Amino acid sequence: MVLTRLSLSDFRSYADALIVPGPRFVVLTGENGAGKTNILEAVSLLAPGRGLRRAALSEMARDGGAGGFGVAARLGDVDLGTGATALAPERRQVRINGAPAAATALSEWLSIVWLTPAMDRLFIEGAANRRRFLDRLVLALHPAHAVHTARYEAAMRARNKLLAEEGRPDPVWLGALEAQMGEHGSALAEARNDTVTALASRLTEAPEGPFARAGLVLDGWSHGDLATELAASRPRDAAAGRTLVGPHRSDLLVTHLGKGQAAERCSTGEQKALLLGLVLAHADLVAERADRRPVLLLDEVAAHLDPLRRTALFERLEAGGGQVWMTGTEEALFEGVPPTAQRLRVERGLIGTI
Ligand SMILES: Nc1ncnc2c1ncn2[C@@H]1O[C@H](COP(=O)(O)OP(=O)(O)OP(=O)(O)O)[C@@H](O)[C@H]1O
Repeated sequence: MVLTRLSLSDFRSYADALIVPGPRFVVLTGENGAGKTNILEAVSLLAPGRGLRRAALSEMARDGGAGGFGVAARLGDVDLGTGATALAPERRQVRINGAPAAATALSEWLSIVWLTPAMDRLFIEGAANRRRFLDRLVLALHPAHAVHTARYEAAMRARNKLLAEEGRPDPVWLGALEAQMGEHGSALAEARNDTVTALASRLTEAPEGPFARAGLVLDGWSHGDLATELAASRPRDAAAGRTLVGPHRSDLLVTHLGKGQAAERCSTGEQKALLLGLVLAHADLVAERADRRPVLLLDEVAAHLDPLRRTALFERLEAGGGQVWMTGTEEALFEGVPPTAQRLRVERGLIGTI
């Protein structure tokens, strides 16, 4: 599962750009603001969801361009493409082998996991971002997770709207929406449980190494008859203006196993090491279970590691295999990356080889 071609048109700072990535390390260096993260963001749009910045599509269209943008990639003999047009700047279009497809279908072909500087606060902020992070890990093992999540959320939005309407909402319609939430909610909770259980046992059994080992617990609704619970919760939900029960409120609780301490109480460096350890263990788990490795996007990760951990990271990534995209401001940060790596220099919307 490696990208062999990536082309951008009118995407962020790029009018037109082409990268022919090698199968392993792709190292992007350049000054602040050069456009490195933009490239990772383009790759992240080849997975379901809003990409690594969670930006609006209209923000991604190049300033001064025609108003739309395109990202196209080749994965083996499959062509993946996504973008938006000037006429519908907020509607994400996806094509797989030239045919229109739903964004959720992308997870059948490719899984992508990223770490960005913004995720430094993952353990401190609210549960929503942790859930999103977890769901990305889940997708790699359960590609249908994207469809279950989308259908669950669509049914929940419709139910919330119905409950907010004046008068007594149609109980048959409500019941149908709750049945849908029950079906898709159970499937998504099951996929999360499976992923967390497998990852947690892997991390617990792993030897102590340079990257902190995370203890993982999935907190919140996990199984049972959700449709019945939702029916009972109608008055409370109507009063609250939202749905109070269900897997959309789950949280991933993380502890630093070595220290026996909650992740949010660990130092910034320790939290980074926890995240990195998690992502590396996940990549190994996916390779073992699904026989494919997620494409890893590591934005400015090398710069924040001490030299020992940096070397350990490169060694671990090298041993694991798979395609890894990394960014940094200086080439010196990547001295420990194998010479076979593809090194690209990014400068104001242009990409050159080193
Ligand atoms: N829609 C857009 N059209 C044109 N340029 C854009 C658009 N969105 C962002 N940019 C430009 O892209 C640049 C940011 O690129 P990016 O975040 O990829 O930089 P970077 O190389 O990762 O920098 P850093 O090292 O600081 O993280 C900024 O100069 C910004 O003005």
